[in-house]
Amino acid sequence: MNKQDEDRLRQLEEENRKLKDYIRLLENKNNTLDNTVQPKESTNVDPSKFYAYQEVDKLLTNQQISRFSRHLLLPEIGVKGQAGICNGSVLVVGAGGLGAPCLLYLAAAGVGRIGIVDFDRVDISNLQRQVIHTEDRRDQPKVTSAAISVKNLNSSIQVDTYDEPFETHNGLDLVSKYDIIVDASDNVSTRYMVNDACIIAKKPLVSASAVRFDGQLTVYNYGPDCPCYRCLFPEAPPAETVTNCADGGVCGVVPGIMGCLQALQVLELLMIKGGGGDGLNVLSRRMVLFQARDTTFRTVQLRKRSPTCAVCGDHPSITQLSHMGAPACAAPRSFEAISSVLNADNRASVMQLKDVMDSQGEPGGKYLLLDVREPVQFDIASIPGAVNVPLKDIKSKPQQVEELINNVGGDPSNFPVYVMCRRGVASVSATKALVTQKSFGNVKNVDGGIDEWIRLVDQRFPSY
Ligand SMILES: Nc1ncnc2c1ncn2[C@@H]1O[C@H](COP(=O)(O)OP(=O)(O)OP(=O)(O)O)[C@@H](O)[C@H]1O
Ligand SMILES: [Zn+2]
Repeated sequence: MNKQDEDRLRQLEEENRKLKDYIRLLENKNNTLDNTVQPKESTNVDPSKFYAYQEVDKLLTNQQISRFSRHLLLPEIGVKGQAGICNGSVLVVGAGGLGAPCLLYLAAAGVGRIGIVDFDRVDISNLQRQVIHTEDRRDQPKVTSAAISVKNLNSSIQVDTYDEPFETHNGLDLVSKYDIIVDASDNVSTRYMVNDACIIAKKPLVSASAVRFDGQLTVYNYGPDCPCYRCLFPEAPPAETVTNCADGGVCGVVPGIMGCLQALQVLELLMIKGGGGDGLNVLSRRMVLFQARDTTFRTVQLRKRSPTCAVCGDHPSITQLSHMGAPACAAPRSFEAISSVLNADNRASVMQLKDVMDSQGEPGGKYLLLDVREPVQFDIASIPGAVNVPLKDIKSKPQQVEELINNVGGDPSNFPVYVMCRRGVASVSATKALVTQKSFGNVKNVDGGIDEWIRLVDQRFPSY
């Protein structure tokens, strides 16, 4: 260590010691909240030192000093950094897997005003990772549930709730009310809207995503040459290539980790804004990739802002918010609409399937029930007697189905084959693939799949 570093270290140690003395002094005042109260004579600290810290008092109240003392002890944060946090405001879009941990840490750290926007209700399947919600708040608005948890943790902060989607009509207004924006949503359309709103309103955006065992994190719109989401992805990806948690699954801890990292970036930004944050480097123009399978973090450098970007480029064409892809809260396409591409002969309702099962017994010898979900889903629960042949195998090896029929002595040209999946989407593709094969003469899609089966036939079948 060189002389300069040694001096700096000594200086920091001395500052820390003084600060500890001062915090102890305040704690000895029986947590009195009145800044005007003078220190007790009996403390072992020279009262003149107290007056030397009047400047500290201006930035933080005694209560804040006691509460955030473990932050104040860090030279990188210090009084100015913590004051930046306490005076800061943050909007979190989405109170789900990412938003839950992020909100809790922002509240714990004392962010002065937190806005939460989400249109969804708490579902039992959320509790595996959305740790801000609880069993007794099932079906409550997520924003209400999140606000209760945040307030329980830190009653002194202001929480604004917006039980509505972040949309083209309200996005800019929402963003303009806060210093920093967190994208904790889960869909492409919202990502573009939040990105564009942040560019237009000139706000830093802390963005993350998590699906399966993978997480990503970066900060947009902060620092020189920083690209925006649109610079990196000028075009929305095709809908069928995007996996969400409801279909692809997610290991609950992964959004937990990524949401915590989002909170960390927000705090760094607020500390710096407050004049603290010495030596902290915000994650702009870099992206962290987390891989939970082998617990690795990788940081990649991002390309520079694109001068031709439609929103942050030199000649932006986007000056207001619009949708890229389906709006987040739009009703998904109904299974009726999806299965209507099939001929009536190639369709059956779940009630028709039930009648067949009631009259002919379990699938097997007289008819086939093909379940085309992925094996991992088939293992969760399946209808007795159903055979699992995933959609991709039906497409690549349709003769597999022929073999199944031959094995029970049936003739594929008239043997009844019912095709089923989770929601009646993949099964339509599978039915189409089979009917185009001349060998199959009696194939029917079960409209609406297992979701409809649960709704109309068997509510004991587990929904997931
Ligand atoms: N445009 C939007 N405005 C407000 N909230 C949004 C918007 N888009 C998504 N969200 C919210 O972001 C959160 C994302 O959370 P998460 O990825 O954990 O998914 P989920 O929808 O809760 O669960 P699952 O995908 O398992 O059904 C959800 O609560 C969702 O309602
Ligand atoms: Zn851009």
